[in-house]
Amino acid sequence: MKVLIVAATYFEIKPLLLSFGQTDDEEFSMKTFQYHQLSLDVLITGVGLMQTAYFMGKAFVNTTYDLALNFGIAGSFNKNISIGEVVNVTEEQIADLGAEDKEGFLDVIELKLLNPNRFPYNSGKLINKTPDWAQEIPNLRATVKGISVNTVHGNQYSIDKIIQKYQPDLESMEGAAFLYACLIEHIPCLQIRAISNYIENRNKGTWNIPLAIENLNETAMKIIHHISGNVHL
Ligand SMILES: O=C(O)c1cccc(C(=O)CC[C@H]2O[C@@H](n3cnc4c(=O)[nH]cnc43)[C@H](O)[C@@H]2O)c1
Repeated sequence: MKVLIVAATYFEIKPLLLSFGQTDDEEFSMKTFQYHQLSLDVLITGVGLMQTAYFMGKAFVNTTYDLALNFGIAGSFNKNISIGEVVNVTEEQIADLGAEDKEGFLDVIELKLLNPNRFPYNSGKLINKTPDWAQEIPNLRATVKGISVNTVHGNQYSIDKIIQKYQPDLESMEGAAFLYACLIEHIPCLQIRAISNYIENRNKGTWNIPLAIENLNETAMKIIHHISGNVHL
């Protein structure tokens, strides 16, 4: 079974990579590991939608994958999700692609530059019909709604606006690109994120990246182990 693992940065999946014996921290890199019957291609794209889209597109030209897994950290709008909690992001929208007018922000759908029901969009959203076996992974919160952004929200005015517009649970800087590429190519996928921070007035002192990375990598290992025991998935 051929699996693509995608992360924005080396440090987010460092514990996982160390467990496979990889010690170099190269970005824009692809390394292959064998785990039982799984062939795992690990792609470090760099931060952001553009890098993720480019390197995933490039990876899909050469190889047909049975599954793609996106592992990363994220900021949460939803205070019912704890810092460090690991979630399965099943819905994505790009929240800052559009235009401003004097009242505020219009996204590409409101501008009629994107047909909200043109594949792979569904009512303007990218939706992952996540595989059933994901429910068997312990401590993984199901069906969380994400937005993807180029600029991380960090002031209460823009935070209130974005919550009103999209009602997101979390935001990342890559999720929509990952899901778009997988949906277009009909590759089953999971976007797994651990919460490193709440989205609030920017204060990096309240972030807990080490906890998020620890929990993310524990879950990543459980998922890989789960798949390796069920290669027919
Ligand atoms: O220093 C900063 O302000 C800062 C802002 C966003 C992310 C970082 C990182 O170092 C993490 C890179 C990675 O993490 C995801 N991430 C984590 N928290 C958030 C967030 O609140 N909003 C959006 N993305 C977030 C993101 O996908 C990056 O790839 C530092």
